[in-house]
Amino acid sequence: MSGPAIETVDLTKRYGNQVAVDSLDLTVRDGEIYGFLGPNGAGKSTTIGLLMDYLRPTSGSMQVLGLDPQQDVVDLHGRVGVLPDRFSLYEDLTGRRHLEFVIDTKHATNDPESVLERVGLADAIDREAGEYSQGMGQRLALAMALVGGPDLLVLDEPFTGLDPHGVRRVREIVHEEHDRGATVFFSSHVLGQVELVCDRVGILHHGRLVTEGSLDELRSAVDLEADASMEDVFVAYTDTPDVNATSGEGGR
Ligand SMILES: Nc1ncnc2c1ncn2[C@@H]1O[C@H](COP(=O)(O)OP(=O)(O)OP(=O)(O)O)[C@@H](O)[C@H]1O
Repeated sequence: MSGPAIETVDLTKRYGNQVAVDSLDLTVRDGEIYGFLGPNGAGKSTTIGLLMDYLRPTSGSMQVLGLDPQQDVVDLHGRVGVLPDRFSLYEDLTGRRHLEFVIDTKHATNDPESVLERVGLADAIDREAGEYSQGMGQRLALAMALVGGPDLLVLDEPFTGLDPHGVRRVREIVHEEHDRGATVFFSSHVLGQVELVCDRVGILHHGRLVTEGSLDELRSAVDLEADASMEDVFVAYTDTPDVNATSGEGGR
């Protein structure tokens, strides 16, 4: 693919007076690992919902893998692996059945056991998802996103609920997928991990992209020391918390 993996132009989503995503111009290059950061309520999950056509924008436009999510949603979902922020599993179905379902839907040829092996869940393949712990559920949802070797992985908070082994595994998977040629776009509050895996990050604040670039570029733009952490950078760009912010018109 020659164009960007994700491109939004003036993308806006309002809920009544609340502006969740505000005139967002975002470009994620083909083949990069992009960390999408921002305080609670900044608009990250809403943006992902728009990109995947789970939500419709108030205004603006976007392309994902060169497709218009509103026109080409079936094609798009065939080429993207998504780990949504709030996923639900079928309590009565085993991990294997969950994988088989996605494999069938995507007309993929994966072996369920080897996909679950990748996320460290092969031992639980024939247990019902209702018996899984939170971290096991997260691993299953990630495995479902990996089915079919997607061109783009969209991961909303992939580290949630994972033990240190799981966190490391996610990082390794992100690198493996990147090496395979996939673009990886993920949101996270686990900034130490973001620092370890991302080529570039964008920081969203009150629905607006306040900065974007490599960690080095972001550090130098706010005159931070060369050894400043991702957390230092994040705090410098988002000095006021988003929670309970009134970001409607005239609210900032
Ligand atoms: N269905 C909804 N109705 C009304 N407001 C909503 C709805 N969903 C999200 N919002 C608001 O949109 C804003 C952005 O929320 P969003 O979930 O996208 O943030 P986020 O950056 O993903 O936050 P977090 O880091 O806490 O997951 C918040 O102010 C939130 O209250």
